[in-house]
Amino acid sequence: MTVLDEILAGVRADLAERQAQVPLDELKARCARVPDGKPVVPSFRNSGVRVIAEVKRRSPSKGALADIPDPAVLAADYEAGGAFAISVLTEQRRFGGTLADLDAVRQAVDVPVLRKDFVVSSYQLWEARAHGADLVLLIVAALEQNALVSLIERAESIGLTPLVEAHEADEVRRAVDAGATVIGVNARNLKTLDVDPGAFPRLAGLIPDGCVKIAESGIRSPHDVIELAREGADAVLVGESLVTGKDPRTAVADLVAAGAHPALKQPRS
Ligand SMILES: O=C(O)c1ccccc1NCC(=O)[C@H](O)[C@H](O)COP(=O)(O)O
Repeated sequence: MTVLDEILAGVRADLAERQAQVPLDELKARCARVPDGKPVVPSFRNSGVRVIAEVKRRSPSKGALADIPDPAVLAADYEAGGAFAISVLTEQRRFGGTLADLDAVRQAVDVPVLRKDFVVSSYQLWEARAHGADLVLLIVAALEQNALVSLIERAESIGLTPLVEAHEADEVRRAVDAGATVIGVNARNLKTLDVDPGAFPRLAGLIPDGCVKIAESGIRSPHDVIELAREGADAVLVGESLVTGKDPRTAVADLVAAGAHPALKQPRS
């Protein structure tokens, strides 16, 4: 079993419990009562590299990172620092996140919110929308191709923007073939937890120019953002270095400032 397999086994068990507690029809009814998901793709294409700041308590690779007693406070700090979007890890067993975190963050910020989890069923897409998410993560390595295609379509049909994550060249090709328009390259191999800073530079060229390109994981400094911008990143997704630092608002602001230099990225059509 890889780390990803272990995570997915726990996710499926927890999902079965939630499905027994909250019928899909009830989730759909809740979705009808939340504001529509914010369209994010045009903003990603504007000049500058966007920063997606993550609420992350712990991780399989590093264990405990930060208590985060009130994710709303952290998310508001991120927003004040200029974050383009907030990523909320909702997986409980390995990351210490919950759907209540997503609710709290949604209430606290006006910027787009990403549900970061291990989606294996359309039920989780309805959950994401019902709890106010604008974007949802879909991990290529966790999904058969048919499931990936249908989850992308279902996400878009209910007003969620799918961020489709790849780590290897073949996964990028699968994401493109599946119709993804927002593609993340995760530097972290979810099967071994190794972080490869060369992943985005190596794979970005396989992502068509019409797609939004996001670099994920292992990003620590303004220098990293500048390097990734030069490699074509439209956005960076940052967790650990923000939650373990002293001042998340300033840390986000420093990354945003680095990504905002006009020489780095011009608007794309
Ligand atoms: O972070 C982990 O250890 C991890 C392990 C297995 C699956 C996923 C994992 N992380 C999810 C993420 O993709 C990151 O939280 C996100 O990209 C931010 O990364 P970082 O800035 O390195 O915290």
